[in-house]
Amino acid sequence: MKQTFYKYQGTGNDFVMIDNRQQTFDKNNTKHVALLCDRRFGIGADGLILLENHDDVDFKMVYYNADGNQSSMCGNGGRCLVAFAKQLGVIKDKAVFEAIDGLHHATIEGDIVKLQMVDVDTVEKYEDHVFLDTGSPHHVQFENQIEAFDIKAEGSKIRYGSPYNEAGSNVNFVKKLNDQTFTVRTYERGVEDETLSCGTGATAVALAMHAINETTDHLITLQVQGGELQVSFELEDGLYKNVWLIGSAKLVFKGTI
Ligand SMILES: N[C@H](CCC[C@H](N)C(=O)O)C(=O)O
Repeated sequence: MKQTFYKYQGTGNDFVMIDNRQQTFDKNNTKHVALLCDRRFGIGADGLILLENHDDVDFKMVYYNADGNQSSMCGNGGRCLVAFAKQLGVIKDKAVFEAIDGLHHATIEGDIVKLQMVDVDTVEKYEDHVFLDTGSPHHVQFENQIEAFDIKAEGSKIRYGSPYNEAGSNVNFVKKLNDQTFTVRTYERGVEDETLSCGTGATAVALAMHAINETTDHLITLQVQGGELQVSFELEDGLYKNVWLIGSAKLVFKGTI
């Protein structure tokens, strides 16, 4: 049976998007999802996202990494899904949807999507890195030679090494440009390579920089390989709340196979 596929990208993090409100997609076929994400034998993407109906809110998000497995929250994917929902006429300029980490509020104006992320009450600070979960697990460490750094080789060592092991973590390398701006390059679990942007990663870096006093600002700009993201947040009694991931999300392609 023919299926219509869309591709969206959010600051270079790209996704195959499917309108699955009729529940026609085989959600348990890992090999098929991985093939659709394959950049040679398939459409090619960092992940695949289903838009599904929900009884109480605008829609439901189901996220798969490029390896074909369902995974934790995808911030850029959530932003792209809001743009996709608007294009389908499911929403106008704001949305509430359910994802694996709970309900998310979002607004869209032109190409810019603002996505509320989960609250974060725990930031683990270590000698050479920070670890926190912004809907997905993130290891954050400084790397001043970030431009020449071998993200895939060094990122995979950390992702598969102790304490993350097989379950793994995403790995973010950071360089401070000024008190409001940081460069980030991310090795993504489940893609098992560097992606041009990682939304939950950018969010993790912004909160981590504040938590270790590298910034006192509450609106941080993250320069990523695929563009620029902003993260805004409040801190109250040790809880990072009202966390918003802001950036562009664009339609790349619509096709049927
Ligand atoms: N690869 C991540 C999920 C996608 C995160 C990323 N694409 C984002 O924008 O947050 C993981 O398995 O934890």
